[in-house]
Amino acid sequence: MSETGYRLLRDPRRNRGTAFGADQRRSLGIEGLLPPHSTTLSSQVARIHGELSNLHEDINKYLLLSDLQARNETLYYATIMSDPAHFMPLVYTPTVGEACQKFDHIFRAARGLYLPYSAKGRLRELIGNWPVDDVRFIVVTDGERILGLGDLGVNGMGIPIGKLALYTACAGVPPELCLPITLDVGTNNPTYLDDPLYLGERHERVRGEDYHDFIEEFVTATLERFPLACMQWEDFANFNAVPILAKYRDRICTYNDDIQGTAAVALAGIYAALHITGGKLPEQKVLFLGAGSASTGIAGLIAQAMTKEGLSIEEARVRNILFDVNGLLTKDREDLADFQKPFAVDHAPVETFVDAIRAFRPTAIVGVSTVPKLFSQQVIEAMSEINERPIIFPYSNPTSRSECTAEEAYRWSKGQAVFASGSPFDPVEYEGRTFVPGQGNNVYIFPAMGMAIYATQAKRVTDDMFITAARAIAEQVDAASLEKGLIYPPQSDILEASTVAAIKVAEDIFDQGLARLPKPDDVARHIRDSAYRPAYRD
Ligand SMILES: O=C([O-])CC(=O)C(=O)O
Ligand SMILES: [Mg+2]
Repeated sequence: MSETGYRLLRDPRRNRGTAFGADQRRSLGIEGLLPPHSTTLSSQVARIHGELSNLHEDINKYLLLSDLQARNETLYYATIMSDPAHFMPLVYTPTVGEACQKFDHIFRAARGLYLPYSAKGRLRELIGNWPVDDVRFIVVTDGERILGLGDLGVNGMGIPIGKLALYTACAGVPPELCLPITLDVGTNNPTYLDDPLYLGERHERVRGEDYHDFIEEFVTATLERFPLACMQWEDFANFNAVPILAKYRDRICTYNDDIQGTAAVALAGIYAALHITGGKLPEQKVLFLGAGSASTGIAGLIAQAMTKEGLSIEEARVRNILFDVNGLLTKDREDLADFQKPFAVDHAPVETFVDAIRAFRPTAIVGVSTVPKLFSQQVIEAMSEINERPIIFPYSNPTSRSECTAEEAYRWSKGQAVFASGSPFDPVEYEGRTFVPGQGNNVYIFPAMGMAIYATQAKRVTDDMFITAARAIAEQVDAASLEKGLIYPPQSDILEASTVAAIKVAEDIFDQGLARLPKPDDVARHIRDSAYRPAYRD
């Protein structure tokens, strides 16, 4: 077969489909390979909207978009960015959760890197197979705690793919610099081990020293090939997520989105909620349901932010307390993991979450338990007795794991709750008012963080950067949104909200000497000029 422009049509980065003009078709040798009429990017976007409107199941919309991403990347991003509020739930939570659960049954095409444990000792070789030399952003999972869905093994790959799509769509990190990776260290999910269609290695999860040696080989080999890359850890089990972050955070450019991104989005939610409740940050008391790494991450960051407003760290810590299946995290409990111990308090044992609310009198409750329905009517009513405007954040994902629905929170609090959830809920009508629930999801943080890191070539990622991002997001919530109960910027504006946050974080990175690039005169201009835009380029 002689070489023609045909291959262009099979390269998602360069393909324009029917938007190749007549002259281009002639000069590139693709004349005759497409129907003759040339279209524009905007009419291609309209065609995709039309096709999607004929599909009724979200998972089928997900698949259509995923096929589009594999065919024409520009059109994929132009489509998502044409209406982010509509498309985010399709390429991200909740639909991505279902896509992961079915990943092996609906598998389409290669995307990203799979590094199996059986390749231990040869990871450098596998990483060498990635076709792009300049990688700046890596999202990596080992699939053990996918959203609130648990151990999905290699099927978890949908998450790094979906997160990276949002780094681009919500903040402009160039997609060609991004790399999704799944470390396949086995799975303890018996359904997958027995399923002939499962695509991962069939053994139990590797643990202990063998596991951490594998992570070390992965980090070393990856940074050897991609020295400017930031490594973002996603959806690892707590007992691995916490030590991995501790081990690498001062050594390389890295962060954990579930711990630090979620913490920052919660802090942003609290900052914005105070505009409604009228309180001050150091006066808040936050009770967490769940004591995993998301929980300790949020509690730790709020405490740190409180110290910036005058409290000592000890004073701040006891204003952020945790409750899990075994009750309140108290100092006399013997079942606590090392990462939980700093959050244990001196307190008599408390059995139920409602009792904990009565004893501790929190201004806010945050659900990070992955167990639906735990913010019961009793819980919401107890919060409403104590607070005129109780702050209620059921943050577990996807929607099926949310601790309560938006409708329940507004109804049980008689319209007084200041509400945000991890996965999206539709607006709620209550007694003639319309409430717009915010999505307290780390999507308000990680794309901005990624853009700031990429545009500064940051050497490290610090907690202060997350506090800066949280402030920047909260500052952008306007009075009209607060009026409707919305405490995050509207999702339709997420690109601008993330860009503003990225500018603030980038300023921090430059000023703290953490950038590998010299500080430009106009940081805002630099961020905006570095951002990807979905357009066909010559
Ligand atoms: O992916 C999301 O929607 C948020 C997140 O990181 C998680 O729940 O693990
Ligand atoms: Mg996650």
